[in-house]
Amino acid sequence: MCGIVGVVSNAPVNQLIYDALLLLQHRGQDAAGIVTQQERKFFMHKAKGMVRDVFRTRNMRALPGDVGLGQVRYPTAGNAYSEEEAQPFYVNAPFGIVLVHNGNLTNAKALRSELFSTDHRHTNTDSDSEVLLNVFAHELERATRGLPLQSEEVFAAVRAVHKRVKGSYAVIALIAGHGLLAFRDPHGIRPLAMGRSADGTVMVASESVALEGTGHVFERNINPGEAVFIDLKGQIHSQQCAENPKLNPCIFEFVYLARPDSVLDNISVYQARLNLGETLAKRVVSTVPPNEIDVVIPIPESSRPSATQLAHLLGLPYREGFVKNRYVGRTFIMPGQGVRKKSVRQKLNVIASEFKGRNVLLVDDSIVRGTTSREIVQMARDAGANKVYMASAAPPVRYPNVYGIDMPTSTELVAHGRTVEEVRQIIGCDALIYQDVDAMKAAIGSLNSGITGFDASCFDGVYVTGDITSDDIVRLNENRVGQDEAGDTDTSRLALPNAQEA
Ligand SMILES: O=P(O)(O)OC[C@H]1O[C@H](OP(=O)(O)OP(=O)(O)O)[C@H](O)[C@@H]1O
Ligand SMILES: NC(=O)CC[C@H](N)C(=O)O
Ligand SMILES: [Mg+2]
Repeated sequence: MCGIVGVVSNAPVNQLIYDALLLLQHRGQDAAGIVTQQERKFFMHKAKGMVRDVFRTRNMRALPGDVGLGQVRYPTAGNAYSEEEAQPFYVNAPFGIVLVHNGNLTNAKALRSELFSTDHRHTNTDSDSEVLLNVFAHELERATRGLPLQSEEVFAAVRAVHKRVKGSYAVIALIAGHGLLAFRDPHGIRPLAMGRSADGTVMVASESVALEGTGHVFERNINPGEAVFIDLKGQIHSQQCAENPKLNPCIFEFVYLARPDSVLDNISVYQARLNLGETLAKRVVSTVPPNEIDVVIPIPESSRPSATQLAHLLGLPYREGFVKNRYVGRTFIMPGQGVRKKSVRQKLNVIASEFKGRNVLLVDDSIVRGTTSREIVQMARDAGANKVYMASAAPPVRYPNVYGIDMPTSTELVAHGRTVEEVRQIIGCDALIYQDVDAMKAAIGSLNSGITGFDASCFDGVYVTGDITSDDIVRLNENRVGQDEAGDTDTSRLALPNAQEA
């Protein structure tokens, strides 16, 4: 996942986009970029790093104009180390377009060769987002055929994009001299919302927190498959551009990715995490009698709402046993297993008195590679804990994700092909309690009856786009640079229950 934002205003937008990106920083720590437009000219600055490091005062001054967009990147395709793959991406024809993308295309390789051989367009990086921009640009050219651009032609281009592009994509694009376009894939896998401020500024962003934190009132979500075009006067045009749209948002957004103060697709992320804590409490009771637990301790940061609710329901004390160094970023979205492992110790330190001689129940939102839990369990033991139980508010992560979360192979997932008991032994805890898949879906799904189903592929192996083969997963991982140093290329243990054998 990445964080994206776009703004149409009557006043300079550089600071506004910067502020919104800071509020979306948790979605991508690897690179950041902003484009603004003044009199049909684009001004861009992008680089690797966190928002506060990428933009110096001189860069901000060089971003004039009342319309623009920005992105924080967490790479899921191409090269994690490449400066060129930082977003936004730009093409000069037709009109001049810049684009930011959150998600992951599953047919980027085929599209890249199609773009070259049939559409005669050149892409210069391994980024799937550059492919997406070129497909859109080609289709916009086709729809306008040299005529002036109206919203109808923009929608025709998005309709064509939906037919050619597979995977997940929440997109914001700026068409020079015309306006800002936002659209979402036909399954609405990645979130996208729109809001407005008192002075008429319109903002589109990945999460509602970016709207609220910059003085905008949430108006609505962009629907799956829908395109919204905001012209330079702030007039909003919208159209459903997919043939069979369905709302299947990524459930991992609610488990871990999004900020708890965001509301995605009308579901409060905080409430979703409270509900997960509630259902997890029921699972804990059936494995470890509550009178054998002295204290519930969350693993900061994302597990806190679930852990508080769990402790409350079990009538157990909730204590902070780990203190987070706020200057270390999120470890899960860092590229490379070595750096992730080191970061857990740098990031979390124990308050030894909370552990000494006690039976502790540690609660995390999810166990993915097991990096965090292994370290944490050992730290709890070193601090003198008697028994160390571990509970995960999400079910075992067993399958690769192809829709924009960086878990591209099953071999790196600690629960892949292993029983809960085997995972418990690897993590080294005295009992391991996982959430149940159906209970997780019910706990979150009960908060919005309009959701027909979630993308929960990393938990259940069901890929909502219905077109993912085992070969696709191997291929998607082939060109990745800058991820885990070991293990990632071994795809021999791939097992996808609903993947078609290619
Ligand atoms: O099993 P693993 O591969 O270690 O991944 C799971 C851990 O990673 C995430 O924490 P992270 O530090 O990224 O962010 P947070 O501070 O929001 O919890 C998540 O909350 C788990 O703690
Ligand atoms: N996490 C994302 O949304 C990543 C977007 C895009 N696939 C990239 O790697 O840049
Ligand atoms: Mg965590």
